Amino acid sequence: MYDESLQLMNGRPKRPPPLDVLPARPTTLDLDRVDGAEASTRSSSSSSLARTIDLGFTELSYSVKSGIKRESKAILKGVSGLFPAGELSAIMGASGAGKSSLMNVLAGYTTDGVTGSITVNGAVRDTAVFRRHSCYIMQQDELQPLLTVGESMHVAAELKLGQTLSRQMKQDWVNEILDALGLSDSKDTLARDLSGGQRKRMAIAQELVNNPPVMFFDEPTTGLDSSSSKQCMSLLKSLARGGRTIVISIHQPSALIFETLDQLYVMAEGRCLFRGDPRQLLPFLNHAAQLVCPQYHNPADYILEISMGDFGAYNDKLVEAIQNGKCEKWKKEIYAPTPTIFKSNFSNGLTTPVRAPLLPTGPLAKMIGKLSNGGPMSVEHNASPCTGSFSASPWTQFYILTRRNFYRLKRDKFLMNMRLSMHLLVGLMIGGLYYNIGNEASNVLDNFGLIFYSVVFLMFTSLLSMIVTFPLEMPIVAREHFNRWYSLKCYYLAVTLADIPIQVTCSLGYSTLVYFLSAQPYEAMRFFMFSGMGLLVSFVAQSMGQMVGAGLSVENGVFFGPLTNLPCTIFSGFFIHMKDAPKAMHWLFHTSYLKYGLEGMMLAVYGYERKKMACEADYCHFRMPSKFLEALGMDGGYYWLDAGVLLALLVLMRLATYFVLKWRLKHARNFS
Ligand SMILES: Nc1ncnc2c1ncn2[C@@H]1O[C@H](COP(=O)(O)OP(=O)(O)OP(=O)(O)O)[C@@H](O)[C@H]1O
Repeated sequence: MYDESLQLMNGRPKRPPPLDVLPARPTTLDLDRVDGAEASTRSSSSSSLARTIDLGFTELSYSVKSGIKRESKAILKGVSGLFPAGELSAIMGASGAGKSSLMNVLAGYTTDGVTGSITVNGAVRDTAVFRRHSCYIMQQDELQPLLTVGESMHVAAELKLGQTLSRQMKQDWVNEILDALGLSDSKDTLARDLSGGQRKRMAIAQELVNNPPVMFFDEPTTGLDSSSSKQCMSLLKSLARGGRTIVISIHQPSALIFETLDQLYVMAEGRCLFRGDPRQLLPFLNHAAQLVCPQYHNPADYILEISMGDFGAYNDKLVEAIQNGKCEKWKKEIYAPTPTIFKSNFSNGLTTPVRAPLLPTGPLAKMIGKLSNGGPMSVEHNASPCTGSFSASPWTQFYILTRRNFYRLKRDKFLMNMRLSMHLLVGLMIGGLYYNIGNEASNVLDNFGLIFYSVVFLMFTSLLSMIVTFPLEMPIVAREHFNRWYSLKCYYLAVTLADIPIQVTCSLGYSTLVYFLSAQPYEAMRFFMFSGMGLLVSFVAQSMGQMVGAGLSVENGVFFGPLTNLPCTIFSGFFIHMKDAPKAMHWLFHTSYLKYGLEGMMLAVYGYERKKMACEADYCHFRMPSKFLEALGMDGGYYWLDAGVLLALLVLMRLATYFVLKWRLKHARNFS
């Protein structure tokens, strides 16, 4: 295996890369590419992908509406280029040059506002098909913090490999990847406790599970020390040598990293300043603008300084010389031996010290070799019509995600304990404050206040717990969903289900304490109706919290969430009864879910022919419970109608949340 990987490091793969992610339909396979047919001359259907993927783009522009006036701002300005398979290509540029934007567009992460063409092996790309064959590893390494490395890998393997491999085979494969990436010793470490370098390797390990032919990495070395950066680049280079198309964005590479690259794509102000072999950068600068790199200067630093105007205004000249990326003159010969060793590498006589090539060794070499032979996946686990475009069946996705959520919630001890203890403590406090008033006719107004407070308390705790936790999941979901781990439906269903036991425990705990301490009627039916109504209110509020959390950041959510619920409180029927409000405003009461909750709880306690209450005062106006309901305008209410409306609202809001989530993942890529 080691010998084989050496061979891969030193030239283009002699063997086609893995076949595990072939499209469902027969493809125009490109098995002959090792002998050098030009990508553009190949025939490939637009809806199919070859085993190796050359990713090209022509006159690509991307603009956004920005600022208060929503004016159009051009981010990418007609750039062209090609990132070939088997090579490590880097998009380089100063901050704000447009690296991430180009990467997002190429990965298919950004689609709105994009013009120009993107091709796969010369044919127009089908983004949906392409996304099944690529993965995008973002800068922030969004991992599930409360899952161990081993558990996260298990989840990735179950979701990405589907049912085509036995459990043991998946486990062996996961172990092999972890071993290769030096993560075996951290198998039982929670992701939140990993170091920066380990997190990066962990993110790569997860995506390597199904061995995609195209991998995008946004600033993979950012935040890593030089040793970890070197390891990371070595890994990426090895992956490229396995036949994959590896595209990274990089800000300011060290000389060592710079010389690891096969293809360089330099950007400034959304345009291309240079495209080609990194060794050709200095000759190009000299040729295009008579620029000579000072001795002992890192060429990467030099071009960045030029792009920022440190030596004068050369950008237009360079863009013109390289034809905004169209010029092929400086590109590396696609099938030339890989530049693992740079000797006297720059034509102006300046040299970078000869360095040891970044070769994979040990388990890494073994794994790369295995990946290049197709990995352990002897059976294709293509997306089949019944699973949509995902490897795992909807049921497997749902099962794995529900389990993951259970683990996550169980391990988030602080939040879980806080939720539970808050409900119990407040239940005890309120039950103590309103102790034994439930059957006393002189206390009916206090009891009404207690019931209103309970509705509002259940509403707020459920609402806020979602507003503060739901947005935190969004970056992880964005990455995993974009990389086709699972469908959004399965994810949302699993999230919804996993929280039910906690919410039920909290809500029932509170209702039980309050109900019995305040001596509401000791009748099983009434107790279940009371606590059931509390549960429904909390679920509807939770859905609202999810909807706000899916659409807004935590900061905005904690402000707007409670604010949007305030009208529901005002129109609940507590402050002013509906019958006393102007007729024109009655419809507002019908839109408040708290009105249904309050009415339902009041009917559970006072309705359904409850007998006369006790009166210890000289005079009790409302000894007959029905009279009290009449005074509140609730005598015409039906408990089951209220429950039905809340149930319908619950379903509607969960559906709405799903669509907000979908919209957010599609259009609003910024989750910070
Ligand atoms: N949605 C947006 N609205 C307004 N401006 C945007 C938007 N997205 C990107 N930009 C602008 O486009 C330019 C390029 O951004 P991009 O993130 O691609 O740069 P970058 O080269 O990756 O920078 P960095 O290295 O700092 O991440 C920046 O000036 C940025 O402010």
